[in-house]
Amino acid sequence: MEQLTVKFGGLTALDDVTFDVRPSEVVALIGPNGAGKTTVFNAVCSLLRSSGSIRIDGSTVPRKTPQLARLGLSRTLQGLGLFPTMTVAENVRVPVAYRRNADELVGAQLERLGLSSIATRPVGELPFPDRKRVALARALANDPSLLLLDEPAGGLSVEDIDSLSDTVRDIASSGRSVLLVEHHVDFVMGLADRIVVLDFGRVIARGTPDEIRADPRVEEAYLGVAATNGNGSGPRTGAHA
Ligand SMILES: Nc1ncnc2c1ncn2[C@@H]1O[C@H](COP(=O)(O)OP(=O)(O)OP(=O)(O)O)[C@@H](O)[C@H]1O
Repeated sequence: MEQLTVKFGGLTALDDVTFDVRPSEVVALIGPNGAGKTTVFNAVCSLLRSSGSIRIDGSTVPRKTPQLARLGLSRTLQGLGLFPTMTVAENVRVPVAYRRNADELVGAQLERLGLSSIATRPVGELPFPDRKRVALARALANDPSLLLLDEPAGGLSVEDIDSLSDTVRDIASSGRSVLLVEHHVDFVMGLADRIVVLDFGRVIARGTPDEIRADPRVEEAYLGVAATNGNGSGPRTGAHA
């Protein structure tokens, strides 16, 4: 994306944000609460009016959300957004239900995420880590070239996070681009190829995990939280309010 700017009335939530995510790459977007991470996702998905340009595989993202899937964009939501009374397989099927090979596409993702044995269980009965895997399988069903993951590690145990890291790495290694928003700094540092740090709607740092770890601007933005804790959830809730 280039020079992405989003304004909410008098508030500039994103100010000239430019970065890219290449094929087979995992890029993490981090920053304190209110930095603009979710706004990037919403702008990429054309849920918000923005200026600047967003391209996927060289094609400019249109301002109509239904076209995004055709362009190869898929996303998970912080709140998962699953249908609790529908089964695992039915949820994963939603984005590809119109496809002739829907069964095959669903089966492949159930297998990839280790969900085949619970395919017929209603999602509402499942523990949270399983539901998160269902949400990821659903996002993968239409074979996106760009996958946006909104706090994928949130609420997971250390073991689940390790397994998630392997899964995301595997997803990227098949040529997809992965952009994730995440507060769990250890997860990000262990997984991302590159990190983009936002603060007050601007990119304040970008680089490899080692470069970001050593960057004093990042530590300052997090007021030391990111540098010392596994969970770098920023302290600036409501900073822009
Ligand atoms: N719909 C909206 N209307 C007005 N202001 C908004 C809206 N959505 C977000 N904002 C403001 O834009 C700024 C960026 O918010 P955003 O949710 O993108 O931050 P974030 O980095 O995702 O934060 P968090 O880590 O808490 O999820 C904040 O100041 C927020 O209050």
